[in-house]
Amino acid sequence: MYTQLLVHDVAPFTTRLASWATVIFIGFLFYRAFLGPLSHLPGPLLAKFTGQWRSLRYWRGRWHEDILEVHRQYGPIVRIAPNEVAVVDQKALKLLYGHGHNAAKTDWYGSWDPAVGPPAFFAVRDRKLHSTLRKRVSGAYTMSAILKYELHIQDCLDLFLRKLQKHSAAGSKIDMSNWTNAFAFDVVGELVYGAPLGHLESETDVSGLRKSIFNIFFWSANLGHYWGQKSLYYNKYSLAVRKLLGSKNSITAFREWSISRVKKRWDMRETVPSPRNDMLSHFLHMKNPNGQGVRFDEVLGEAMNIIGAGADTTSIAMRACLFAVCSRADVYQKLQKEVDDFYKANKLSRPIQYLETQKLPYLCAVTKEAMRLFPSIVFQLLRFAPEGGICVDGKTVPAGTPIGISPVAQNRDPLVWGDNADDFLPERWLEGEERTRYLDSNNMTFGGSGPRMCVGKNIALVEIHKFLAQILRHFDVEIADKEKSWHVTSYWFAYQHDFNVHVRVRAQNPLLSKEKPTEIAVAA
Ligand code: HEM
Repeated sequence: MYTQLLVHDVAPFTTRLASWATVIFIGFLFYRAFLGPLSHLPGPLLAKFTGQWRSLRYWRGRWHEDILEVHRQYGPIVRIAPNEVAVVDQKALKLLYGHGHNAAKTDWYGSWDPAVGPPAFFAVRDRKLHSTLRKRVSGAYTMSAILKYELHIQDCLDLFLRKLQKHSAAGSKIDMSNWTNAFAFDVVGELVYGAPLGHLESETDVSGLRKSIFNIFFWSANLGHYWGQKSLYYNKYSLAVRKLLGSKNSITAFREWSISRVKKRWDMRETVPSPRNDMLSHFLHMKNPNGQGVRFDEVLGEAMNIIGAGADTTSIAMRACLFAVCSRADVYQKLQKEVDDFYKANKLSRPIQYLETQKLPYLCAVTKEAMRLFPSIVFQLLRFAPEGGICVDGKTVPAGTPIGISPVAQNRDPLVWGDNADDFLPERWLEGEERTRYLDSNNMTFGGSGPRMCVGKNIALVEIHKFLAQILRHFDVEIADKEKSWHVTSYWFAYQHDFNVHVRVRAQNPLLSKEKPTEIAVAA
């Protein structure tokens, strides 16, 4: 009798509670979608209710197309989640990513915090801490520093070109996705671990490093908007299960591998003068603001940052350049002639150096234009709207709202680039200094021009210019299948897979002098 009474009383109560909760929840959704502070912004209906509209597209890996379509359909300001806005706008670009401004990165970047060890400055949200961390490494990234490492980059490029020659002799298709990636990983290995990683020499993905990093990016990019973020796949339970299965988590594998590389140089840093001039030697001797030297895990962190941030990005850009050039016979011929003429006029029997490539205006225009169309990073670079909010297309986004610009969308804004924004036109960069300055200031490839812009831009530029000039100098390259030249998946980076080409050694250019570039004085 007593139990009956209890069930009788409790059941309606729980039902009432559930009904109220449902009503409140629906009311909340309705308010957020149609009455809240972002309700005046255009965007897909589902995105007003749930972030899954955007997240499901992230998982699908076609954001490089999705974000362009979203802006085409809804205009320069779009609500892509209940509390997130994507924009394309010159003024917003300066406010969010420009000099003199420093809008804070949002919590989405928490997904990139290292699972163990000190913070990585790419992901740090606190602006003061970011500035401290960035200052202590910035000396390693200046152009004058990079030019001192140029000979190591050339070593890798020589090997890359020799490998191409070997495979071209077999007449088979060459997958440039694989080869440019191997080259870029070997370069960062040279710069931060003191030796190439062996991807080119062995013609393999050594220790599965590239696959591990791809997996890390897949998970971190997708989970950034979920509660728990990286801990959803990197936690003690998943690690235990993996251990049982005898497999390693990608992050663990990458970290252990990095420790084994950095340790040797760390152990001898006090006793032996640095065996070579590279980025690792800078990191080993950098100081914290209190003047004290850094710990081992801080050096390790900087090295790991570069492998994560600097290899895939640069190989994507190299493929973008080669693809764009090979897609247009007229551009190809003009560029190859410019390179050949330079070699001839300067009687070069050694590889062209970076500063020399800067004397080739067409080469510089081609690389900028290819990276504009196919920037390596295509997700929004998310920031909190600064004080006073941001106004785009007459619509205001309140301060504190997560808002971002996708480099690929900004780089194709017709208001800046004209009606032919989607076309590959290197000539647009050669219309005069003022116009070029204007285009540069609206180019988002490297993340704007402010305190969070790409710190590794100089390294990337050196690699990309040398790569393109030298490959065209020594080879004729042709896309193997023009109908299906590559396919792209985007998980923060827009990574091109299966970029197959045919390569023939050019008869008039016997391959590759053994002569290395010497250290070069930096031109003013
Ligand atoms: C073509 C090649 C590259 C492209 C297109 C590129 C693009 C970018 C972009 C767009 C950002 C801003 C990200 C954001 O705001 O969230 C960024 C930041 C960064 N990049 Fe690059 N990057 C390239 C190469 C490199 C290289 C070679 C390195 C290192 C060797 C590097 C290291 C970094 C780091 C550490 C940051 C964070 C900077 C900070 O927060 O202060 N990148 N990069």
